[in-house]
Amino acid sequence: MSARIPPVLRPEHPSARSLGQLASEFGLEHIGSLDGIEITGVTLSTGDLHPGDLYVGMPGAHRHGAEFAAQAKEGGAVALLTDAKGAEIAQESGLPVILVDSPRAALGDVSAWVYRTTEHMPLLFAVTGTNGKTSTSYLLEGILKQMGLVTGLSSTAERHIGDLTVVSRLTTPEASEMHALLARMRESEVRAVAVEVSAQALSRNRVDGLVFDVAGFTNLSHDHLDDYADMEAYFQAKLPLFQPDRAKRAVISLDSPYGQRVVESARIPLTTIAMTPPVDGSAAADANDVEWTVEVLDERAAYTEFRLSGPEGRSLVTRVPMIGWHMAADAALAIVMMVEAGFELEAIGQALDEDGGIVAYLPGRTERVSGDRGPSVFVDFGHSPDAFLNTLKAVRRFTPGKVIMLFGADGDRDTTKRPEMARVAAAGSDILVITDHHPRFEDPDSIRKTLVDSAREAYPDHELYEVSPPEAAIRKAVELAGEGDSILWAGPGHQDYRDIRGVRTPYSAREEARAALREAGWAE
Ligand SMILES: CC(=O)N[C@H]1[C@@H](OP(=O)(O)OP(=O)(O)OC[C@H]2O[C@@H](n3ccc(=O)[nH]c3=O)[C@H](O)[C@@H]2O)O[C@H](CO)[C@@H](O)[C@@H]1O[C@H](C)C(=O)N[C@@H](C)C(=O)N[C@H](CCC(=O)O)C(=O)O
Ligand SMILES: Nc1ncnc2c1ncn2[C@@H]1O[C@H](COP(=O)(O)OP(=O)(O)OP(=O)(O)O)[C@@H](O)[C@H]1O
Repeated sequence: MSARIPPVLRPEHPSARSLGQLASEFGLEHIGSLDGIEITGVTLSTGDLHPGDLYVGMPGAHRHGAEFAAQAKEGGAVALLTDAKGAEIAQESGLPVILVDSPRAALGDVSAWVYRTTEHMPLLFAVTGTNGKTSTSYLLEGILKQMGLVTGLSSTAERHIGDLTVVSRLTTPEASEMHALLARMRESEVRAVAVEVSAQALSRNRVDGLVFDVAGFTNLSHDHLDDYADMEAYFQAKLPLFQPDRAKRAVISLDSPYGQRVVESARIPLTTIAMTPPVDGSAAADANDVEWTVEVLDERAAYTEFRLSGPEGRSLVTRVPMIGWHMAADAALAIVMMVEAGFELEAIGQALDEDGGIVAYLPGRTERVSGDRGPSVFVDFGHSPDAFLNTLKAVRRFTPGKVIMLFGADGDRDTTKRPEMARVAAAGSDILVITDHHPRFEDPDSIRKTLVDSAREAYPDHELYEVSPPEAAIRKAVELAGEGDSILWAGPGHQDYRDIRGVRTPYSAREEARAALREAGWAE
């Protein structure tokens, strides 16, 4: 059995637009007559095709999309937009062709035109950075709701339109999907949208055709070096979000050393935010003026209380229902992004006070899945050394006993971060249980070996178990744990499948952890 691929959300009442008008407005060449052809949608995948669509055939890592033009026609596509090579490949399909140099580069503006997403749009917030995009986006959504707005969300975990939720495929959807989603949100009278923007999305034109009202930067640390040659290339990929064609204003966190460089390269009005006292090695430690500061006042198992202080003596004290300073940082970033969008800090403070703090549920983000008895078990989506460092610290604060860290590493993704993940995991835990995550097409034994060897090399005496598969590993971790201990299971977070040789095998770490606790007699 394989897990279901989630659907793409589209407007329910799309308006038809003339293909000839599209070609003339964009000044595009075409092959075959466009007379009388009307389009109601756009897609780059036959899997998501609707009758009346413009099918975009783009060169991919494996195939040229134009190879699927005949299939697209069968499914009801009325025309093909592609490059010269694609036009040649699709000659036999019988579809009229619109020619562009780069289908990927054209997709955003074409989708915006088809779905009219340049008109009457909700407030658009973008969040980027290595860690904290999902958390900040959910927190933004939560606070906007507390302010009484109908909201939308596009995140790694889920897409939300008001109360409607669908599971996500990519962190940031392809541009055609993004514009369809926003058009659907507009139909549902959504007033503000929080969008997670990955580096890959910026490199692959997925947010083209959009200008965000406010863009937020969380931090940058080691990740994604399978996609980018080095940290500098990864960093550079984030910068286009902070230029006038992508965002009107920005809020930049100086909690990582890269924050200051984002400030220096941004060409839009911006403000800065940082923890006080500054995080070790952060840009804030050297900065002369940080406009907004965040101070943790109280840390409890159920919440983190913080003070946000800004220019002109403005300040607010509130709680975020998550553990760790980094959650206060994400929540404060969300609040300042709202202030930059025109909300009054005082009004935000009042709305939050009425509810006793921020109300938000973050699926699989240091999510406590255990009950009142037995060890605390947290399932987290962290898969980078920096995320491990911060979540382990947060879990340690509430753990009188041992901290047991259970994790694996992604196959076919940045292999260079694995040794550091293992070292950080060993440094912050009392016991390590190393297991599998998404092996994809890699050998899971060899992924585990790198993790085990790296942890052993750095900490030869650390208590360490290698257990595969993860279903057995969580049971081992529970067996090792007692009352007062904590288990942090990092990696799977909210996900409901494992990718094993390209097949999405249904699996939920949260459910497995609950089952393991039940079997051990710690839960009903
Ligand atoms: C490496 C990468 O970015 N791949 C993306 C790419 O796939 P591809 O180039 O392999 O596509 P392909 O198989 O060669 O096919 C070429 C074209 O033919 C189309 N096609 C193909 C087969 C078919 O039957 N019908 C059909 O229409 C495909 O939709 C595609 O447009 O084009 C696909 C269609 O849009 C994307 O879904 C796919 O993202 C994959 C799933 C992916 O995992 N991307 C990762 C790297 C990613 O973007 N991650 C970021 C970061 C997450 C984070 O922060 O951790 C994200 O934003 O999610
Ligand atoms: N501001 C922060 N600084 C450092 N770590 C953080 C911060 N916010 C969240 N984290 C940790 O980073 C991990 C990922 O969190 P989250 O899912 O919010 O980030 P993300 O940027 O969406 O990640 P991804 O790109 O993988 O989707 C979790 O372990 C979380 O606890």
